[in-house]
Amino acid sequence: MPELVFFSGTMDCGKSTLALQIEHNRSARGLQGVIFTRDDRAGEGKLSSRLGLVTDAVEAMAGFDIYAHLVDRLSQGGRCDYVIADEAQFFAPEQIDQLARVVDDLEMDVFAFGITTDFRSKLFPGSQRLVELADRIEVLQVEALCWCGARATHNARTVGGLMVVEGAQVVVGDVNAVDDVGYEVLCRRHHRRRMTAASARAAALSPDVLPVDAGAGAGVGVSAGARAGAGAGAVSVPSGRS
Ligand SMILES: Nc1ncnc2c1ncn2[C@@H]1O[C@H](COP(=O)(O)OP(=O)(O)O)[C@@H](O)[C@H]1O
Ligand SMILES: Cc1cn([C@H]2C[C@H](O)[C@@H](COP(=O)(O)O)O2)c(=O)[nH]c1=O
Repeated sequence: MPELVFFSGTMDCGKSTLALQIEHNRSARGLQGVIFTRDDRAGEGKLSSRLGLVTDAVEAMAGFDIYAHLVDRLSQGGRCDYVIADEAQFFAPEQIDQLARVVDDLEMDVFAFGITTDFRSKLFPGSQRLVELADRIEVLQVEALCWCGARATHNARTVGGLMVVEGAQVVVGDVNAVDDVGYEVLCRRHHRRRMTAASARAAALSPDVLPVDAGAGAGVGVSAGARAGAGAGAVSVPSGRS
């Protein structure tokens, strides 16, 4: 039975890489897919991975009908055995409904990839519709990590290096960005406390903070000291938030 599968995870956890691998493995066996994307960092009509691979894709811009596009293609003698949809969080809910119709009426597997929640921990409309409609939701196996070493489950946005919780839902960007707007993946605890790697480092260096042990004071990486800091108070937590 064909399926609508939603591969979800934080930014930078390997979703686009997996999309490219699925495409590679299927086309190596003579199957032909159509790749859709929207607002990839590499530009219009591209699916790109941080591992350096990039391929052409069909840009599913606002108002673009994915189902009609595929029916047109098939009726003109074209072929399509499966569909890949990357950056699916940016797709309109109607486009996700179209993907479900592709599975049910055209009997093709659809593999959708996207982040579930935005920088405020709110669902993207496209991801919400995927959660509602997908036959399966797969969480990516390669864990992105928070600065404290815990699994990163949330996406933070920074503006000028500071974490923000207000602003437009969609701002195309990258982790480790040199631009004004950047992103960082965090565990829930540190997302709630608005504590990025930089702010944790600053707090650890503050004279107000008593280090747990000699090695923990400046460590904000994945060291045991930093882990202790995440729970035991070697880094200060702004009052009013816990
Ligand atoms: N230089 C590198 N060496 C090895 N792996 C890398 C390197 N750069 C990025 N990666 C891997 O690529 C992942 C990001 O892949 P990508 O498909 O672009 O993520 P996503 O689409 O989920 O944002 C990282 O989590 C990491 O596992
Ligand atoms: C959290 C968040 C992210 N975005 C943007 C930033 C990137 O362009 C993409 C995610 O791409 P990735 O391949 O998964 O890294 O989404 C956004 O617009 N709004 C947000 O809140």
